[in-house]
Amino acid sequence: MNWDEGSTPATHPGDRVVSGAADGDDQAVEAALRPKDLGEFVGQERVREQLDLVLRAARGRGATADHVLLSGAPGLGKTTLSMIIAAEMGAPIRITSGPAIQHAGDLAAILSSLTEGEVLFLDEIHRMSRPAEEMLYMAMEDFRVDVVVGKGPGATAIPLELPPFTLVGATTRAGLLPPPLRDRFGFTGHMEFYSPDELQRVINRSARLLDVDIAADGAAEIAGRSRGTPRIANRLLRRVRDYAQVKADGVITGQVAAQALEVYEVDGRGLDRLDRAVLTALLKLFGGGPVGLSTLAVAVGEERETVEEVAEPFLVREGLLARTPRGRVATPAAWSHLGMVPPQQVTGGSGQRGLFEG
Ligand SMILES: Nc1ncnc2c1ncn2[C@@H]1O[C@H](COP(=O)(O)OP(=O)(O)OP(=O)(O)O)[C@@H](O)[C@H]1O
Repeated sequence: MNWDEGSTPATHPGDRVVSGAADGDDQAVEAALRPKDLGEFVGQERVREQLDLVLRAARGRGATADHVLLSGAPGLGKTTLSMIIAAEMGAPIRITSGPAIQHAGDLAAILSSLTEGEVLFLDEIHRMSRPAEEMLYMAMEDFRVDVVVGKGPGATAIPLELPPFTLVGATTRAGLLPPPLRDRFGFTGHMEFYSPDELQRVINRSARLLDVDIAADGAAEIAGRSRGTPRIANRLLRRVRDYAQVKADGVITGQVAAQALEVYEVDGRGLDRLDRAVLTALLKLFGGGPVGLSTLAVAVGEERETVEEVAEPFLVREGLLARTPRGRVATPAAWSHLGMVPPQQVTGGSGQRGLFEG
């Protein structure tokens, strides 16, 4: 995630119960809920199957596994999978992230302290500095780095041999990686959003581990509102558990889950207050659009970036909003989701359309 870059949105995604990004509360519980091996890891069949082959083959040869690149939205299980890779290889794991490596020296220090076969998990690999990235090329390919000592004309590069290691890189956007870096990964797994059935399995598994009593319709209700993301599913489960404990008899039924998530303003499709505010403004104030992003942002009292980066991706993915060259447009599904009827289309003239572009 790159929320610490550029302007700070008024609504920080970490504040939202439906954000894919981890908050402090998540981190404490997530360790306990992480699947420990590939068998326990729900969904992502293709990535799991391919990775299983890569790891088995490496184990069979007694070799270190190839470097692995995992791409996908926050909260889909990239960190979890990297830990599973280490566990399946019987290797230790070192965890760091692109933003933490600003100088090539930072990376050299980490690489030179790796032990043979160790897994290095580099989260947000697309945010590494350029010099560090270039050092990584050589480390990945030749298990060697050149450490530069001194400055100016007297500087000398001292080659340093590294033990074979497995780099697991994670990125939310594989397209942002320079091709020379992408090409050095032996295996690339693209993590998809989870189906409601898969999320239901994640929720049931977490409920068991947290000792929470949950009915099948309770798990289904939470799954349907979890935006295809296990981290959100686990977070909603915890919020619903609180509600069930305080307002009901502790058992999460479909009805209890629906009531609880209404309190947290997460609707039946997983939209929260911000998502609905954007859609409502688009429909009520601008007749469904097209309307410019800046105008829409002012109408909901949020920063442009917040609307564009926090609310819109999910609305677009859900087929509720379209980004067009003329501005943002609501789809028929948006009208029906908010229980509203679109105005009569104006035919034969410019009508209302385009009035609000900005
Ligand atoms: N396939 C899965 N099966 C069961 N639980 C999962 C699965 N994927 C993720 N989870 C749960 O979701 C939580 C978030 O997963 P994880 O931290 O691995 O996501 P991530 O993709 O690395 O996110 P980020 O990019 O924000 O670091 C974990 O606690 C884990 O328990």
